[in-house]
Amino acid sequence: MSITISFREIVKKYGETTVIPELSLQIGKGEFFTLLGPSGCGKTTLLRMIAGFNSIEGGKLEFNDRVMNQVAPGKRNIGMVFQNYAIFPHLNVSQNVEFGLQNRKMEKSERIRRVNEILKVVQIEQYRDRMPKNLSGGQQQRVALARAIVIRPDVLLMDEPLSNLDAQLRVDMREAIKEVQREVGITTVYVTHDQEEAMAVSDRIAVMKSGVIQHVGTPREIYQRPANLFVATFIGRTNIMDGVLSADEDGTADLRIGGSYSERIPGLKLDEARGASQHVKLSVRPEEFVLSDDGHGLAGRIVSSVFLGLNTHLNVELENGQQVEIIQPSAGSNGMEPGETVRLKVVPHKINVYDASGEENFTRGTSL
Ligand SMILES: Nc1ncnc2c1ncn2[C@@H]1O[C@H](COP(=O)(O)OP(=O)(O)OP(=O)(O)O)[C@@H](O)[C@H]1O
Repeated sequence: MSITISFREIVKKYGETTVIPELSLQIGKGEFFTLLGPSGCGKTTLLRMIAGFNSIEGGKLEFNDRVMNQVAPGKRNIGMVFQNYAIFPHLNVSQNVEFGLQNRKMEKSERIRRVNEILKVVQIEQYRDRMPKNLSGGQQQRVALARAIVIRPDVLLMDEPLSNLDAQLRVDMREAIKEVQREVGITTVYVTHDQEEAMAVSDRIAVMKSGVIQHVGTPREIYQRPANLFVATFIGRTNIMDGVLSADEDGTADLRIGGSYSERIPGLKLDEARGASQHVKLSVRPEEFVLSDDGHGLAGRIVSSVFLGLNTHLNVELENGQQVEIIQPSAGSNGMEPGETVRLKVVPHKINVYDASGEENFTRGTSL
């Protein structure tokens, strides 16, 4: 059975140091939910709280409506997969997978049925009699995954499960993990510091910094409307620029970038408090610039141009000396050579506009 997980004003302290201050979060039934953030932000700490390996110093952790704070790890019905596969070297593949069922007083025939079923799901049936030392890293990780889900856990926890694998295998395995999770439908909490991996596998992602959740959303929401500048720069590549925001006669936001270029931001209305012109920070993704041919836009000079097949990556120096990174479809950027001057525009509805501190996204909620 799949469950919801709720953190209600959860606090984690190590001695006098608070590493998670009053965090609230709901993870839905059957959801693939990822905790993402830089090293030391508290991802593993939260995961260990779900598993019951960490004490909780304040607030409540609930599985459905049941408070779990004091429930022993062995009584939580959790499956876990970690970075070091932790499979038994002296047991073959099917024995490894069966191991978790042996403590569960289950008939041998039922155990074999379940093991066979799971080996099929993770696609390692053909290796059932092999010893772990004769398996590749990816195959070993499939065994670990099979062992975690064969017990039919309520929750599947994974902490950087792919970080020991080489780059291509990571990509293959993340697809496999996503498929298996979809098939078995277990509420899954996944920890990684790799934003691309998080985007590839997750239904929703929580981006964390210093024990505080910065943004919870789908991969698309987090990429397209990051809650603050930290999230904008942590997820994907972006250019941070200065701008001045003011209101038109009808209250629509007018954004000035550089001396003579401005755009109206559709859907962004400024109330009186915000209407006076103010300095803002902008996040513009490399693919959100448009090379303009009408003589308007930000003036710049191409510093470098790298043809990468489908796309061409340009570095352009603006008049104020800032260099911005631009990605254009190669088909439209023939002849863009270093030294050439260009005019750049931004796509007004795609740009993200933040207050000067970078904490508040004025464009959040406007349509894309
Ligand atoms: N047993 C402990 N005693 C004291 N402080 C700890 C302990 N475990 C973790 N911390 C601190 O808690 C904070 C969060 O650590 P945590 O391991 O959860 O981070 P993380 O986001 O998982 O990092 P990483 O990606 O490096 O694994 C860090 O500042 C860490 O130093």
